[in-house]
Amino acid sequence: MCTSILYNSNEHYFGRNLDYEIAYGQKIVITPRNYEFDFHDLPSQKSHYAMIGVSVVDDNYPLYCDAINEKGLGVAGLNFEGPGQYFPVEKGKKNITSYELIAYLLSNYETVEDVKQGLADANISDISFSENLPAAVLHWMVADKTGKSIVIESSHKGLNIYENPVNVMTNNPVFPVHLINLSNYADVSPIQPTNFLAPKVELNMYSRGLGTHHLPGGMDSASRFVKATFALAHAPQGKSEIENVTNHLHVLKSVEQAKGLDEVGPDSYEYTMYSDCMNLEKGILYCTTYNDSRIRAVDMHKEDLDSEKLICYNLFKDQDIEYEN
Ligand SMILES: C[C@H](CCC(=O)NCCS(=O)(=O)O)[C@H]1CC[C@H]2[C@@H]3[C@H](O)C[C@@H]4C[C@H](O)CC[C@]4(C)[C@H]3C[C@H](O)[C@]12C
Repeated sequence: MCTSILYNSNEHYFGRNLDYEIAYGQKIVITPRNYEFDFHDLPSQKSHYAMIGVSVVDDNYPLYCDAINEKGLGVAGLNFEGPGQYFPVEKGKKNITSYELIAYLLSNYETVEDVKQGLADANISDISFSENLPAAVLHWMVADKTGKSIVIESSHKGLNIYENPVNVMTNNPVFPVHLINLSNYADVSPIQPTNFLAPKVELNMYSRGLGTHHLPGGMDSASRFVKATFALAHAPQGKSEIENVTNHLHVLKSVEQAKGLDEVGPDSYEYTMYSDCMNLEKGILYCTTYNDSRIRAVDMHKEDLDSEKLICYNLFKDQDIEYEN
């Protein structure tokens, strides 16, 4: 399972939990403006916007899981097993493979509105990057620094783009079903509830937080969608970069998966491999990983963004405990 969010404060922060059982050797990768993208069915691009994100690099090609560009646009790919479907290359359409969609959008567009227009005649094609890396069935959340986000889904109905009023996305089912499901939890609240159950009886409100009693806590995508929506909608606005990054990561932590809780095979469990938070104004990626709770950061603007070579940093590190004695 995975969860992505856009947290809006005085600046805008986009990121996700990547929950899975297989690590692909992801790194933090900056693609500078003059790295040449050799797109499969689109003209190759010698120059484009620079981007930073979490990516697998294979054959010197950045296969992004989630990333932002220097203009403040962000895209994340999340599993969409079930409804997700890609189609053969179609003449007359803008054919984009699923593995290059993030790089293509971030190379060319600045806002969610640009993306909507740019994908009006698009087809997500069913081409794989290689035999070893077959096409992953994904849907995508796209966000920008105006504080808006959309969801892109390719299913048997073709390509659909949805406005995302809650700025949250998880996995299957299709996005409109997640939105409808929220109504079932409309009375979940940070406030202690009023006793409408038996108004003449004085109930013993035995605990704080009773307004959240019906908030789902499961690892499944529908539960995470509701819980992350609640946590994000009530997250305070930070007064500094550190407060904003902290708030953003706490929303993601509200739906993180610890090892052992979500079995996907014999002795195999999905867990939150990393959580990231990317400042759309500043081009800084912050992250924690399952084995390293310390927040680390990479600032794209501290690198030569006019270069032609990918710049990579390790993502997965060991736990760094600060012993006090
Ligand atoms: C497994 C990841 C999604 C995590 C997720 O949504 N989990 C929920 C699972 S489920 O609903 O509960 O089944 C996805 C997100 C981005 C994907 C990667 C990116 O798309 C980049 C490349 C794309 C290549 O086609 C395949 C390898 C790959 C490196 C992908 C591997 C894998 O499918 C990733 C890492």
